[in-house]
Amino acid sequence: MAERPIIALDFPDRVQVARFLAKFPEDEALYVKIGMELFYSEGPDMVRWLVAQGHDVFLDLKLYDIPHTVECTMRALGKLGVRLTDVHAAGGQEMMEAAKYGLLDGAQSSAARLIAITQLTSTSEQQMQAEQLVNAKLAESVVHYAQLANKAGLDGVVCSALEAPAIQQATRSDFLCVTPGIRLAENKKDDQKRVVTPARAAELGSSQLVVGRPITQAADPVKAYQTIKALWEAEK
Ligand SMILES: O=c1ccn([C@@H]2O[C@H](COP(=O)(O)O)[C@@H](O)[C@H]2O)c(=O)[nH]1
Repeated sequence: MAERPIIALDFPDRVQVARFLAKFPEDEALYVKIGMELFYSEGPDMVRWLVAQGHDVFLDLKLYDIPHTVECTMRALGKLGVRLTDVHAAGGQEMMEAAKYGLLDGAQSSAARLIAITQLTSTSEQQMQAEQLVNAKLAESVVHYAQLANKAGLDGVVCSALEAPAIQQATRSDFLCVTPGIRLAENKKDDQKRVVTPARAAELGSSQLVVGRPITQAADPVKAYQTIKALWEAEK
């Protein structure tokens, strides 16, 4: 069965999150993402609150630090009951291994999943080459990071759906490709550079969608969520 799209709760505070969630049927268990904006303003209680309501939580803090610091932080995050969390693959194999160890130790279960950011979906090939001084194709850099994350024992990566086929070839069949940069029309330009529609993401082999503004800023967020979910499931 296709996993539900993950809704990015990119709101400044809990009041606005509650107002948004109140639009959905009370018994609908959602898969939601807490990013830096919400976590830094509301703290770990925000995670506990959403988990207590029966929602699955992707805690997207994109950790990137020395291995010891990341391990200890992941141990703390694991205790919150998150289903999914992430680090930057650029932190390296040793850091990713430490993150995985800390997460599983803190969670006291193997259900929590850890994935790595490859190249942000807001990064274009031209930007990557000029600003990161990476002398490679963007897809090569993404696949390289995915292979490193796989070697470190992570469960998958965050990437654009455009890179999902190459990642699946280069890793293993159950390696997750979690894909933001989802838009209902691919020519809609904003800060996201590597963008696909929900149906195209399914065709390309994404494991799961992450969708923020197309849902949170829609006139009817529940309808937008259901439309995206239906388009995704139809092709999955
Ligand atoms: O490469 C990445 C990693 C994370 N994100 C996060 O996903 C959502 C996307 O929101 P939209 O409003 O649908 O653009 C957002 O929370 C990002 O922090 C990403 O976009 N790309």
